[in-house]
Amino acid sequence: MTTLANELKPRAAGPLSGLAWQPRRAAEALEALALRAGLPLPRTSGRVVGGLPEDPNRLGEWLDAVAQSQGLELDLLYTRHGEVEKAIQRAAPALLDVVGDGGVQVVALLRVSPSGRTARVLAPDETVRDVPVSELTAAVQALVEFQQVDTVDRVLAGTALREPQRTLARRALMGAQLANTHLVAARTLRLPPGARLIHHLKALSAAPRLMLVLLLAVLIQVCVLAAWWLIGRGAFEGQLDQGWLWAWALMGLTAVPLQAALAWTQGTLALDLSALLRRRLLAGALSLPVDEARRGGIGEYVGRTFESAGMEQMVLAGSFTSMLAVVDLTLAASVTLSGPAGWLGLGALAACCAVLGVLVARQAMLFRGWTEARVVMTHALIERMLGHRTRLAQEQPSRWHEEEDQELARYSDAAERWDAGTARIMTLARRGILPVAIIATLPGVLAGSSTATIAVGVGAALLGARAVTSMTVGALALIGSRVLFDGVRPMLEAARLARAVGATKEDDDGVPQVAPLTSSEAPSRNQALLEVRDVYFKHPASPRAVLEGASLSIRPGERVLLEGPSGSGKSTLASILTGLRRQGSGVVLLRGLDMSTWTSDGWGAQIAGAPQFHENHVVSGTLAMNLLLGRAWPHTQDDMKLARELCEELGLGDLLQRMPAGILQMVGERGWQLSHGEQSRIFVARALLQRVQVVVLDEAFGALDPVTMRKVMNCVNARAPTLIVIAHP
Ligand SMILES: Nc1ncnc2c1ncn2[C@@H]1O[C@H](COP(=O)(O)OP(=O)(O)OP(=O)(O)O)[C@@H](O)[C@H]1O
Repeated sequence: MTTLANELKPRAAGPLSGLAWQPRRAAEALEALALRAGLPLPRTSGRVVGGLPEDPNRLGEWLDAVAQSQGLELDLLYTRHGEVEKAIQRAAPALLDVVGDGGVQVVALLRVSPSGRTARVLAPDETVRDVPVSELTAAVQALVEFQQVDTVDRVLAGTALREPQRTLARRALMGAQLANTHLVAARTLRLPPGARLIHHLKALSAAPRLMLVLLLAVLIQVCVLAAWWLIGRGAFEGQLDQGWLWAWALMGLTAVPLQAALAWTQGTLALDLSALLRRRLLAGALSLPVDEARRGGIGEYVGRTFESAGMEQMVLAGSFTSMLAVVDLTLAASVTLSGPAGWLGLGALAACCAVLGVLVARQAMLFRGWTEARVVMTHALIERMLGHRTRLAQEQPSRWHEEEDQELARYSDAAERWDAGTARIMTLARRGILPVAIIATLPGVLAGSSTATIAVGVGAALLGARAVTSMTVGALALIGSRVLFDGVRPMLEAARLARAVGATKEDDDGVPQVAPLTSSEAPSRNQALLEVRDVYFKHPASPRAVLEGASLSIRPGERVLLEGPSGSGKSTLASILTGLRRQGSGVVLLRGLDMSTWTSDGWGAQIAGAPQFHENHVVSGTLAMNLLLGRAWPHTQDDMKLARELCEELGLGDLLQRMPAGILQMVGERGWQLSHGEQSRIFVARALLQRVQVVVLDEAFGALDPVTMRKVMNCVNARAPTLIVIAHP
């Protein structure tokens, strides 16, 4: 992008003239866009620490920090050059980096028309204007087109093409040249997954949509009742002439579009709520405290993830079914009351509901047992798969399936009890309404009431039967989702806490008080870059403290060796410095700012570490992906070049030569097998490639021979601005 800054040719004033914001006003654009898009903003503004960075490379990073300080987030839409238009069509509300008449500028995109052709943007004078999406696309694509301008111009110069064919040919050539070039098409402005639920629900307009669902449900029931009243009255009184039949058919037909509207409103709302829940769960799973995730183990979390899908279905289906059942039940109660049985019928309906309520509550315990058996089984299965090779080598074959059989028997027993209980309840819900029907109609029959009155009694019983059945189905789903919720609660909680590294302070709106990334220049050599004061830490599962009163101060450029006997807490300190764990007490300051003051990405953008071998992993993917794991995706040419250079410097050049696909070779469990020493150098390269101020290497050289170790040390020394090396004495 530095090249971009130098080489970008501002576009002549075009349709975007006066519509794009200057970068120095980008924070203002973000705030104005959030307000117009109805996203909640904190009551106080102006919390932005640090001005716009001079380096255009850091504009996106700075905007991210500004969004975080407003309790929002910017989601980057990376796409290929040819797919920018499609990305813009689904990005709103978003900020777009474009090439305008003054160089790189920012467009605040409010929405795109349903046809996808016209975009509504918020201009710097805060007026709303329409602009063709094709113009926005061209202005965004221009960010990368400067690379190919000369080549394309040369090709076109050799042709005799005239306008408009020349422009079309230019566009086609540019598209072909940049087909595999990725760029940020837009930064979608949205609430972070961990934001308050009420804010998310407001942004989704959940309350009015829910009211609409209720209204439609009531209207449908009114149509059904009216149709039933018309046909019932006509049939019982022997006056079924054509007029009555037409009226009945009209009522039935009116219910059809209402039913379609109900299905649409309910379906789209369910989709939005389910997407919200999934985003929250994913964000939570990615920010679970490291010790908690480890205690649970992979198996348990995979199990919980499966359960979360079940919870999502149950909570949505259960809520909607119960809500509509309440509408049905209210109507059934009022019809019963106006029927021949009056209060007696209503009492019978209430008694039926109460009995079912008690049975459903008891069923919750069976559901819990069944769910736990399932989670335990998934957990055990995955742990066994992970330790499969060891089991094959060391466990007696006759015992291989003993535990699986026992777990399966426990699960089948729990499932049987749940199924039997559910079957009993559903039978009761469907048949138990019979006494209510008798009570509702019998007084009318005995008192010799009119056929119309008896018909009302029958109708009330039928309506009650349907309402009670759907109420039971809904209640069973809701108690199920309540049980499953306990399992995924840690993930939802982690999502809430992940809004900032510390998120210890929140303002009235629940927005974490964080400071956006400040300038990246290092403090002067005499000031501390990183300070640890009186830090105390105890692992949750351990009775004694690992760190007590730990203090150190590191200035920019220093090389620090941290030594100590095994178990003395070196790795624990490293995990606190790199932000993986939070200290129990004491302070850790980076550039004089406490951890909870930084944005969640800000800390990680300054300190990176290579954890010990057993804490680190080669993931299944290309070698490049493994090396550049800490960099933004997709990788730039510069990233790939630097990764190759580092491999050479770390003595991995031979390996690259041997791999058929070079740096794009698949590695990991099912790919090219890497030695212990090769893996540890990949971990070092991964930390260095994050281009951070402080690099922490935890026993990174243990698997290396002396010659390679020297090579690696030289590389690390040359590349890391400030270095902390943990090693045994
Ligand atoms: N997740 C954990 N839960 C409970 N206790 C832990 C956990 N991780 C480490 N410990 C304990 O904390 C102490 C310090 O561990 P740490 O890994 O920080 O030591 P270290 O100095 O890096 O050791 P080594 O040089 O052997 O790597 C040890 O006694 C260890 O058993």
